[in-house]
Amino acid sequence: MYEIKCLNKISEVGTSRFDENYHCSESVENPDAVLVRSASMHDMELPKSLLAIARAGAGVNNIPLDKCSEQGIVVFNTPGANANAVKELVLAGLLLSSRKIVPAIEWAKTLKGKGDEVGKLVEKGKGAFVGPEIGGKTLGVVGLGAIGILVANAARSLGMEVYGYDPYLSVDAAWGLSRSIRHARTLDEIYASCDYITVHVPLTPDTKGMINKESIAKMKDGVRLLNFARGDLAVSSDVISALESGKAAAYVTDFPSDDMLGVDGVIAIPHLGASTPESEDNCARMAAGELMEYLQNGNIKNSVNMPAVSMPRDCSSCSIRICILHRNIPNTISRLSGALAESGINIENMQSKSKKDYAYTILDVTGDVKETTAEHIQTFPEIIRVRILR
Ligand SMILES: NC(=O)c1ccc[n+]([C@@H]2O[C@H](COP(=O)([O-])OP(=O)(O)OC[C@H]3O[C@@H](n4cnc5c(N)ncnc54)[C@H](O)[C@@H]3O)[C@@H](O)[C@H]2O)c1
Ligand SMILES: O=C(O)CC[C@@H](O)C(=O)O
Repeated sequence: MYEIKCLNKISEVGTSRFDENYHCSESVENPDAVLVRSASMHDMELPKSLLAIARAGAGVNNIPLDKCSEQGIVVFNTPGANANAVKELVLAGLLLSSRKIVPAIEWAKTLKGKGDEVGKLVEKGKGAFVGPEIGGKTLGVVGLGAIGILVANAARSLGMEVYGYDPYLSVDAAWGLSRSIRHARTLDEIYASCDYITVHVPLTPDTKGMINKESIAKMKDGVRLLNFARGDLAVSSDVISALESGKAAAYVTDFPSDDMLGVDGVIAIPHLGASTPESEDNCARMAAGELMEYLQNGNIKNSVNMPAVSMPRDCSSCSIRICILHRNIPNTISRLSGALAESGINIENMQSKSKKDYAYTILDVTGDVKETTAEHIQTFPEIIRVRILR
């Protein structure tokens, strides 16, 4: 029985994929795997039993990736599964940042009780809420991954002039991008050209605080900023100063912080980007599938810390699979095959791939594989974790 611990509420569309071989609950003590959304795992004790973590979502900054890699815990995410939900909210954000919709709605509520006067008061007061159209304006999209591409293409169809910036753009992503999106080669080009700037990059040491005093100074006066990626991409005191001085006209964020709340020009949304039934279902379905495939077959797809390695389990003569997470250093495969040969075990099929400092090898074998074989391999310093699947 595989034990799955859920750290957040996960859509049943995902958890119902677990069959009778799985037990999934919040209270599991020694989990084989964890399913998580945004709960922070940084201060959590990671039990020895833990083989994998699946993040039902895109961002993995709530998971201690280095610690997981060192302990042989494979971390998955669900690329693209919530991208449409975020795109739709970003489009709403563009309009919210332009048309003063939030303060206007708040003001309209104050007219309650004015009876027949309401119509006249509306016409008299609405002049305070004039805001520009987005059609014909320039939008800079920073990060052209699953979300950035959808935002760029949709904004283009709404009549915006769109600049995209992503120095690590994947070939697949490039195929999905409308040809009418302008390629910005530097962030400075985005800052200098764009009336609206939206960020869709992961939070990493490189991107942390990228919206700051210096970058804002390079932006157009009255720039409208949208952050549906992570709060720490922006230095909030610098954003607040920019709003106060009029340098920035609006900051729409899906990640409110205490100092931002109530500041004029801040439109704070309570992390609703992925909060649609469709996206919650998509993420949960994909995350559960990734865990099952890894736990049962050792196959890795969509991991953020380990290489993608998959082999079908169609070898009729070799029902035993040995899965080895190891360091990416010379001679490891040769040591592994030597140790197996010494025990009379033959490798029928194998796949091995590396990702930065780590590598993963799957071996379908014939012979008498004893637990002591795994224990012996596990003593090699370059080996992180060995599993035998029968
Ligand atoms: N608000 C929400 O609910 C919500 C939902 C999903 C994702 N997110 C956030 O949005 C981020 C993006 O999500 P995604 O699904 O598009 O991820 P993704 O991995 O598909 O795309 C990220 C893109 O950013 C690019 N990138 C990385 N560093 C960059 C840099 N320094 N400059 C420019 N581009 C850079 C990458 O090349 C990649 O194309 C996530 O990491 C997450 O933090 C938020
Ligand atoms: O789970 C959520 O609601 C948000 C997920 C989102 O922040 C992500 O990075 O995918």
